[in-house]
Parts: sequence; structure tokens; C-alpha cells
Amino acid sequence: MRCDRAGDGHAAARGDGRREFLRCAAGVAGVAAAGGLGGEAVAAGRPAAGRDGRRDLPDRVPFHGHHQAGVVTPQQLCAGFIGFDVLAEDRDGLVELFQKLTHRSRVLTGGVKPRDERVSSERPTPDSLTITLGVGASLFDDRYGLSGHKPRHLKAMPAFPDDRLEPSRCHGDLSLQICAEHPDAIVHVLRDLARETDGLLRPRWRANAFLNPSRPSGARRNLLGFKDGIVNPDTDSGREMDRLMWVTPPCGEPEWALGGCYQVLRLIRFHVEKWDKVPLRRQERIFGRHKASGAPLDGRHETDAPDYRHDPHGRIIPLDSHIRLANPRTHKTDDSRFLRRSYNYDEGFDHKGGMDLGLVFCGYQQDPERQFATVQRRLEHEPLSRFITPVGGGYFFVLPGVRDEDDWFGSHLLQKA
Ligand SMILES: C=CC1=C(C)c2cc3[nH]c(cc4nc(cc5[nH]c(cc1n2)c(C)c5CCC(=O)O)C(CCC(=O)O)=C4C)c(C)c3C=C
Ligand SMILES: [Fe+2]
Repeated sequence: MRCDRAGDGHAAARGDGRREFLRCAAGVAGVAAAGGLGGEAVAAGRPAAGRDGRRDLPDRVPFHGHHQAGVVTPQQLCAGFIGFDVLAEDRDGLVELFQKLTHRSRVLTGGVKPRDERVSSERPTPDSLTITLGVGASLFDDRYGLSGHKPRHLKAMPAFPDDRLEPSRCHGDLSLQICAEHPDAIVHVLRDLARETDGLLRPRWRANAFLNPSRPSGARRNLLGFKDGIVNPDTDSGREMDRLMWVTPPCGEPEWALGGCYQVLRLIRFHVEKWDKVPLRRQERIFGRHKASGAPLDGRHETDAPDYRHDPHGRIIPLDSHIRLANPRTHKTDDSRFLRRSYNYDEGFDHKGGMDLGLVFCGYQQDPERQFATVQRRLEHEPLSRFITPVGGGYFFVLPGVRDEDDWFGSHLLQKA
């Protein structure tokens, strides 16, 4: 797993100077690093971001709130995505698990001094850590008496036509997204949670993920070399978030789910050996953007909006290019937009010597059918599909936020159901 801030080149500007991270357990050495904010606006419809394409990211991301952190939080550099099965024997065991996950997440993200000092007495510092908990459809089977309380749109991720899903990399009763500025923070949190939830959880799959530095500026590049994450809904607009993201009445969802949202995870492998033989011009027509600048093929800057109305036959931006299919920018397709918060992954080589790397595609939204699946169907058999294969992932419901010190993950679900 690689995570670094190389390429920023202006470490002091962010003001937090030296940034050490979580040292409270397992003897992980502190990491000193710093980040910088430049002056260039990046994502369309979003406020000015730093030169490396980031908006300000506090060292301590608040844990309590109406929504969980880690959804609209600007992306940290490193992430771990894990699918778990729950082993708790009954409803009381499930409550115990959720309360333990809440307590440890509160301690780790808040930099609160842990009560249990068996391992170390050092005070943790948060490293912009967020821990985001989702539940899968399988949690609502007959084990815990939750079957009548499933979020309306929650189901197991289906296989789409271009998929080659590996069962060992799919689904789960729970999902955890752990994001931080340094890779050891992710491992550290996992070890802490493993210790504290011993016997209640079993991991199914895990993806170690990271962002590339911004090269030379603006949005970060994915491992196919293209700037990714340029266009997203405006997370600062409450109206847009209530329309596209949060479960908000009236929506037909159970009351306990208000303030939550759906998470779609897709582990998408890149066939880089094949991609690297494709001429630049063809790569650009596959995405519909210039590789160097990230601008749409009819524009000059990455933030320029493509003008599809003046190119109805796709002479400049092909009709089957990725960006044009994904977001045709029509009134009719506006409702299918959702927030992408994806990361790279690199798992080395497979048994045949092929590179196992790609994208942990992570999408947040109000309804995976109306949003993710609708966009995915538009992308079916797109030219890009010859160079990528979805191999894993899952659909999850991100629980509402933990309101305060007395609240815990899923309290409304488990107390009322
Ligand atoms: C179902 C939704 C999407 C999947 C799956 C998906 C896979 C995927 N995307 C890239 C690389 C890029 N995607 C870009 C834009 C883009 N992609 C989607 C949706 C899915 N992508 C959307 C909605 C958009 C925005 C389109 C727009 O509004 O113009 C881009 C361009 C830069 C950007 O806007 O982020 C790149 C590059 C890969 C490699 C990939 C699968 C492996
Ligand atoms: Fe995309």
C-alpha cells in the first residue's frame, strides 16, 4: 500500500505543520508529515481546493453528527475498505458489537485518551481519520430479528454484464471504510477493532487503497493515467445533498434510516498491460478527455464543462466516450448523479503474473438503483470495458450518524426494531 504527499511541494501552507498520528496501540511508530493548500480551484461546482486538488481537511474530523463522517469529507490520502460477516450469536451480541464499534471509533477519530491503557499510555492524534460503517442486506436475514426493517433499496450487489465477480471479494453483513492521511493509521485501526470485537466479526475481504499525488496540479490521476474525480455533486449544497445523497423524508425509508445513505463499492481491475499499448489519441477518445490537462476534448481546462449540444454526432467527444455515457448532462439524467469517492488499489501480481491493480470505486447516494445502476447500465459495453473488469464489491447502507456521547451506531434500528 502506498500513500504519500509527494508532489505537494508546499508543506507548511496548511498550517498544521507536524502531523503525528495514532500511537495509542500496537506500538506503531509516529509518522511526521505535512500537507499544503495552494490557490487553484479544481472540481466544477465546488469551492476552491488546494493545488493538489484538495479542500481543507482538518486533523480531527468530528465523529458526532446527523450523518457519518467519511462521506462528504474531502478525501484523505489512504483508505481501507473491508467487508465483514457478523458472528454475534443473537441480538444482544449485535448490540454489543455496534456499541463497541462506536466506542472505539469515537476514541480513535477523536483523539480521546482511551480508558484502557494496557497497550500504551500515549495520547492518540487523529490523522484526519474517519471510520464509516455500513450494513449489508444479509444483516437483515432471520438471525437478529431485523428482517422487517431493511432499508427500502438495500439488496445484494447484482452482477452486471461486464462483471467477473469473485465471491471472496464480494458482499458482507457490514462494510467499514477507514480513511486517514497515512497507511499505518488504517492498519492500526483495523488491529484495534479486531482486538475489541474479537469473536463478533469475521473479515470477508479487504482492499488497501490510496490516492496518487496531484500531477502536476488539479484532480489526481487514476492508475490509467487520467485525472479522475473532476466532476461530482456539490457537497456544500444542502439542497443537492438532500436530493441526491441523504435519506430524507418523504422517501418511503424506515424512520431509523433518516440521515443515512447508500454506499456502492466496486473493485474494478485494470488491464494495464493492454491499456499501455493503446495510442494516446484513442485513450483520450475512450474517456472523452485530454490525458495531460484533464479537459474535455472540446475544452482547455479540467473544469471546463463539455458542450454536448453543439456536438450532437460525437465528432469531438464520441457518443460512446466514458464521460458522455456516464453523465449526458440532460434534464432527464440529472437525477442519476451521485458522489464518487474512489481510490486506487494495488495488490501486486496474480498467479499468472498479471498486475492486480485498479480502482476501488466508491459511490454514495440516495438510491443505488436510480443512481449507480442506471449509470452503470449506460456504461455497459462501453469502449473502456475492454480494459477493466469488476471483480468485487458490494451494496451497503451507511447508518445515520452517531448524534452524541450517549448515542451509538444503529441505536434507532436496534432499539425500535
Ligand atoms: C457507474 C458509474 C461509474 C463507473 C463504474 C465508473 C468507472 C470508472 N471511471 C473511470 C475513470 C473516470 N471516470 C470519469 C468520470 C465519471 N465516471 C462516472 C461514473 C462511473 N465511472 C461519472 C458519473 C463521471 C463524471 C462524468 C461527467 O460528469 O462528466 C473520469 C473523468 C474525470 C471525472 O470527471 O472524474 C475518469 C477518468 C474508471 C477508470 C473506471 C473504472 C475502472
Ligand atoms: Fe468513471
